[in-house]
Amino acid sequence: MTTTNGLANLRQKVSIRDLNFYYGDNLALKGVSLPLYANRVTSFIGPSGCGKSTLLRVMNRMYDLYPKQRATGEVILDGENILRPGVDVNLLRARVGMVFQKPTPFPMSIYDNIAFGIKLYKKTGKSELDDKVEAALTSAALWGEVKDKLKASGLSLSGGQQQRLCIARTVAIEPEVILLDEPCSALDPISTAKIEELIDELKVNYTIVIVTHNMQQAARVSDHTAFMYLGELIEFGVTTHIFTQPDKKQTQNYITGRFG
Ligand SMILES: Nc1ncnc2c1ncn2[C@@H]1O[C@H](COP(=O)(O)OP(=O)(O)OP(=O)(O)O)[C@@H](O)[C@H]1O
Repeated sequence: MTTTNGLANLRQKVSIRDLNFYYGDNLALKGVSLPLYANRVTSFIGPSGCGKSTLLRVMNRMYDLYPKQRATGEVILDGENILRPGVDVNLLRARVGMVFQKPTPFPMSIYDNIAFGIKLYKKTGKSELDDKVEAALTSAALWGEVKDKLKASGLSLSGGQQQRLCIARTVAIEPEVILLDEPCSALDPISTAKIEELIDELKVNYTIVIVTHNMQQAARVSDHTAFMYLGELIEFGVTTHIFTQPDKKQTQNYITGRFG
């Protein structure tokens, strides 16, 4: 793996070290090491099946739900290895929030979609809850569109609005890291543009990781890019560098559409 310069002064929020991941006997991540920098957006790119989603899911221990899946190596979040036994995974998932490819609002009101998670983690009075719901919807650029129909079902919103609702739900819990797994793949170009703008605003407060198949999107929204191939991290660096003068031939081939 090669790393480009220009990264020396940034703070590492997460440090992934020599990570291997197994689905049963199938080794899906092979000795992956990379940093995720605080208040920056990092994109994971690479052909289908290269391990992007797997890497994302390791960071909030989603795989814990499946007995045959396991990880070795270290994922250090602010100095603590979150892979070690004994880590409180509920607390971890509050610190490392995730938004999925398909919008997944809960079958409840717009208000409750946001309030649900807040109440789960903290006893909150009604007016404080109202404020937090408004703040989360505002930061997901959705407040203006839903403020007069907070009691309507989250499922009554358009796909793009539903995805922003899911982002608001994640933000409401005040995580430190936000993982976005192809968040725009089900959205039209206007909704996609809104989500991309949102990502840019959110990075002021959060460390963000996005998995995307869309090269233009990776180039537009991310500060750093990790290119993966067959479970290995081939190259990591500043996005402009990766997209204009990558060090590895495989990266070059992928970003120019020669394979994948
Ligand atoms: N539940 C599973 N059980 C067994 N193998 C799996 C499972 N999920 C993923 N894999 C395998 O792990 C490897 C990495 O898959 P992963 O979904 O992380 O790739 P990806 O880069 O996110 O792909 P895509 O872009 O298609 O979403 C693939 O070889 C895949 O077949």
